[in-house]
Amino acid sequence: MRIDILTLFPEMFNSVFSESIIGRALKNNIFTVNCINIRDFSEDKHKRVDDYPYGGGPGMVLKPEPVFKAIQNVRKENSRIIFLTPKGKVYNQKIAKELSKEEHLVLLCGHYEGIDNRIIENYVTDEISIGDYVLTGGEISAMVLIDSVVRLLPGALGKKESYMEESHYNGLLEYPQYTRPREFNGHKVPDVLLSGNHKEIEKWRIYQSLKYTYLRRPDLLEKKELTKEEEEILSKIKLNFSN
Ligand SMILES: NC(=O)c1ccc(NCc2cccc(O)c2)nc1
Repeated sequence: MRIDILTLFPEMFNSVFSESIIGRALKNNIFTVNCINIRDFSEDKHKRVDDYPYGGGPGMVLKPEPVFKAIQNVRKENSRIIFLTPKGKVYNQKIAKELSKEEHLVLLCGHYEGIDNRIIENYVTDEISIGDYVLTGGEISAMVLIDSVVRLLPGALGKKESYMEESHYNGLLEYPQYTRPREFNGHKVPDVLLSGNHKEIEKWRIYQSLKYTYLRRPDLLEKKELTKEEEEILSKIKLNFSN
C-alpha cells in the first residue's frame, strides 16, 4: 500500500513515522508513505495557498489550484482521495478494514476554515471525520487513520503484538488485562486468570467483554450478532446490572 499525505505541515508527521508499529512497518516495506507540501504547488510569487472566503466570514479557505495540482501529482487509477474534515463520515474499525485493502490512499489535510468546495465536489472520493470535535488541521486525523489502517496490513504486527481485532474488536469492548505481579498495592489479579483453566478463562473474558459493552456501549450490542452462549451470558448480566 502507498499513502500520500497532502499537507501544509509535513514535519508534523516525522515522529509518527519513526516510532513503533508504523516505523517498523515502513522499515519492513509493509507500506510506503510520502508527505507532500501543498505550498510547493502554489503558482503565485507569494506562495499563497489560502484566501478570504467569498461571501465574507471568519478564517481563510484553501485555494483550489494548489490542492488540485498536488492531487494530480500523486493520484493513480483507483486512488482513494480522502479529505479529513469534521463534516465527514465518522471513522471506525470497519472503515479502517475497508481502507486497508486499498492500493493507494491520498490523505488531504485541511487547515484554516476548510477548503474550496470545488475540490470536494469534483476530486475527493471520501470525506472522513475521526469524531465530533474540531482540530486545528486534518493532520492529527490523518495520523489516526494511518495508524489504524497500517496495523491491519499483513505483516505489520510482529508476533509479539497481539492482533486484538478478534477479541476486542469483534464488535465488543475488550476484556480487562492483567500482568505480573499477582498482587499490587493490595490489589489482586482475578483468581480465574491464575487457574490455568482455559475454558473458564475464556468464559470469564466473554462475560467481561459483554458486561463492559452492555454498561458502556449498548449501541455496539445492537449491531452485534450474539451466539446462543453469549445471549445467555448477556441475560445474566442484564439481571445483575439492571439499573
Ligand atoms: N474530526 C476530524 O476528523 C477533524 C478533521 C479536520 C479538522 N480540522 C481541519 C478542518 C478541515 C476542514 C474543515 C474544518 O472546519 C476544519 N478538525 C477535525
